[in-house]
Amino acid sequence: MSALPPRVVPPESLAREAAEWMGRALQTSLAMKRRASLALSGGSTPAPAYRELSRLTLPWERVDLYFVDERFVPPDHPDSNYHLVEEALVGPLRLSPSQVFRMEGEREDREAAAKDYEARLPDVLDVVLLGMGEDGHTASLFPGHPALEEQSRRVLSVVGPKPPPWRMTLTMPTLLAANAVLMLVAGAGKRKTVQRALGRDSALPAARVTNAQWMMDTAAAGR
Ligand SMILES: O=C(O)[C@H](O)[C@@H](O)[C@H](O)[C@H](O)COP(=O)(O)O
Repeated sequence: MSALPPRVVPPESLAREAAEWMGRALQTSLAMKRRASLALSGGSTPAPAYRELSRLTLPWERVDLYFVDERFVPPDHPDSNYHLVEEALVGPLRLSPSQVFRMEGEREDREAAAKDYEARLPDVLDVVLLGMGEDGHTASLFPGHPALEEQSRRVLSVVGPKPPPWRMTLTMPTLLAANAVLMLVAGAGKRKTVQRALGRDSALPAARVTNAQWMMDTAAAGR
């Protein structure tokens, strides 16, 4: 767990609070350099936060979007994380394609696709948005999977238990090197896993992201 105390907010405020957190973190980076990088996750929790983010006034032309993970499906597929981010953020903000570095889930050679993405990633990501599954996975790093122990590669192609199984993911060293990481969790179904993660159960991939600020709704916090 992060040294920072978890933030617990009412369910109706979670998306806005998360967006504002990301907005502040981007502004902090942009105060020090010309461009900032923001890496985004998929799943059901982030979409409302991305919509809120798209309403924030920021120098968006100086922000580059990256991905935390992607499913090996075409970019217009409903399971594509790019598709989610396109609809909720890229489209509404009319970001230029030159600012959006998507993981190429349509590639047949998954290993080559992961290596190519690794080459495009900045040395250090400025802002990273993560989610946690009920099994404690984060990004596409699943409990007990060898990819979780990866120390040298920054991006891997993996086969996970969550459908669709073929995925590309940032690895733990990449997440741990990032400047600002938000772990966003919602819903009573995550309550038990949240408790284990707060207890630093290192079997849970999400608990290993020790640089993350946790933000959850009252249901996930069991309040
Ligand atoms: O593409 C993905 O599957 C994600 O990046 C994944 O790591 C997600 O963040 C968690 O599974 C939580 O997802 P939910 O918000 O849907 O519970």
